[in-house]
Amino acid sequence: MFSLNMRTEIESLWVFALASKFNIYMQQHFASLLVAIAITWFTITIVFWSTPGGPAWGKYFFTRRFISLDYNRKYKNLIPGPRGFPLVGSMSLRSSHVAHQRIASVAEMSNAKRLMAFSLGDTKVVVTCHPAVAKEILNSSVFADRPVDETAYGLMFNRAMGFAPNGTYWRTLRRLGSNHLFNPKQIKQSEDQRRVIATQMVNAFARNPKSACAVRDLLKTASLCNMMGLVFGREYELESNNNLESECLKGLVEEGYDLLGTLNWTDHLPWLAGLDFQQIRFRCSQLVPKVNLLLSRIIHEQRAATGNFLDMLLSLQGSEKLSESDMVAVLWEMIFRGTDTVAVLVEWVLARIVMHPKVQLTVHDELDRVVGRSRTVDESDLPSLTYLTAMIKEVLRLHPPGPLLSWARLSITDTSVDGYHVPAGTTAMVNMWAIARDPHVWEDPLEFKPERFVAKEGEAEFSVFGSDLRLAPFGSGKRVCPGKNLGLTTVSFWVATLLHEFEWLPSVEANPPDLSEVLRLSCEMACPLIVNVSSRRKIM
Ligand code: HEM
Repeated sequence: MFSLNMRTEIESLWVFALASKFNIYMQQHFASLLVAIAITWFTITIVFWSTPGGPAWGKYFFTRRFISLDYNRKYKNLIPGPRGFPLVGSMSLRSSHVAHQRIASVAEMSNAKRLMAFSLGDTKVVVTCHPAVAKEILNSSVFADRPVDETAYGLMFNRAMGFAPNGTYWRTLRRLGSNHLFNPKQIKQSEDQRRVIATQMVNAFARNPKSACAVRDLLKTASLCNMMGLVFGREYELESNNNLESECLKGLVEEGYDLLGTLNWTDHLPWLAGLDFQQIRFRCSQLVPKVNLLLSRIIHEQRAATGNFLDMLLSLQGSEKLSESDMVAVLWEMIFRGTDTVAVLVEWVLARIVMHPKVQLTVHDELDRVVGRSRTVDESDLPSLTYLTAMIKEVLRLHPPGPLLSWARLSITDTSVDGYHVPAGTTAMVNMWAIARDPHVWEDPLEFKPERFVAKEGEAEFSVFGSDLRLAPFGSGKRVCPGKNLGLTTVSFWVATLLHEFEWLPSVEANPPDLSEVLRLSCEMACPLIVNVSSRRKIM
């Protein structure tokens, strides 16, 4: 009995000794294993990063090369571009407040103006600063989708026209838009509304002659009221203090605008997905119920009215009928897209007008000749205002509201661009700002010369609607801006009215106009414009 106990004890001591040896062994080797994993991970990270275009491109090419030898034979050339930093790539390039400027200068430095690759974390991006390559991208059906990031999903935009994938739903929305909101007949019908808002703007400016006047807020409110009228048939007084609905909507649009204009790091670095360190997810979750509440209320109140875009959506039947949440998404996007672009562009036009008195004088002369001072401008005058139209095109050239064409494109399948292989799932951008300032494309590109757009005898007018990629501020191809005619008509009519009524002068109390830019969703003046106005006519 005793010896048996003794044996068991000795055996258990052996087992214990062995286990603890194994434990020590494991501890030492676990540490080595960790070191080995870390070295391998580090080496792979550096190898991926060492590829032109940075880590996302490296990951793609190295895995492809191992998988397919045929691939090696077919695609020897890699797209040039900055490597950025290991893992994150060139996030700082895109998150910059002047991303379009930084991308243009890096493309120049990398000798990659035709096509440049870069990485946003795990996302492969290509960007072009060349009109021919821009045409190839924008007009290719391979790039007819858009990358939908978390914010766009969060704000319901995946069910609206701008982010919907190229397919039946997107085509239905485009058709509804062009039949009921953007066609020339519809645009003509809304002329009165634009005139009423223009008159309200003129009255607002006329109330403060000779004192410093900030234009941005008024322009944004005017543009919002215009879209609310087009979409819902709602009428608002521009300066009314009890206009709670439009004030509320303006706040929601501003917040959505800020959210969509911010680069969300978690979209490109999946290992950060659990975190929300920029508070973007949180802010979207706060914003969406407010948008739903406001727009659903408007939709329900609307059931009685007739004749606007919402009425048309409500009257759809059968396969075209939209759910209420889809309707909210579509309406919300229209208001969202149509508001800031127009206001931003008018502010740039006024800034240029203040800075170039000779151009202002020429526009005034033309207005006096075509319209005269005894009546107000009419939209039917616009085709005769050739210099004013040229001046607006020149502003679009130097200050396109979407310098990177606002929303990028996404390749649906593997394709080739400018002879380079571009894989499916690549985000493609066009740097319209860089093209429009390229000395190889435009003579004296930094000079403000509206004359360049005045067609000479027998020459066709330059179209900015996407047929000539030297200047296509509304994009081009299948996804071209559907609101381009509406947007340009609104801007031209409002600018013509504001210039017909006033002389625009630098403010005596504030600094002269500063052309610094800040890229949010659109590219705005970094320092809001402050002016003095002086009436040219008796006020309407
Ligand atoms: C000055 C005014 C405007 C400018 C500069 C502008 C610019 C743009 C640009 C650059 C795009 C991307 C095009 C592409 O990918 O090729 C776009 C798309 C879009 N714009 Fe505009 N826009 C303006 C006014 C408007 C207005 C007034 C509306 C509507 C009321 C609107 C609605 C849209 C929509 C829905 C899309 C997405 C189209 C799609 O993906 O199918 N835009 N816009």
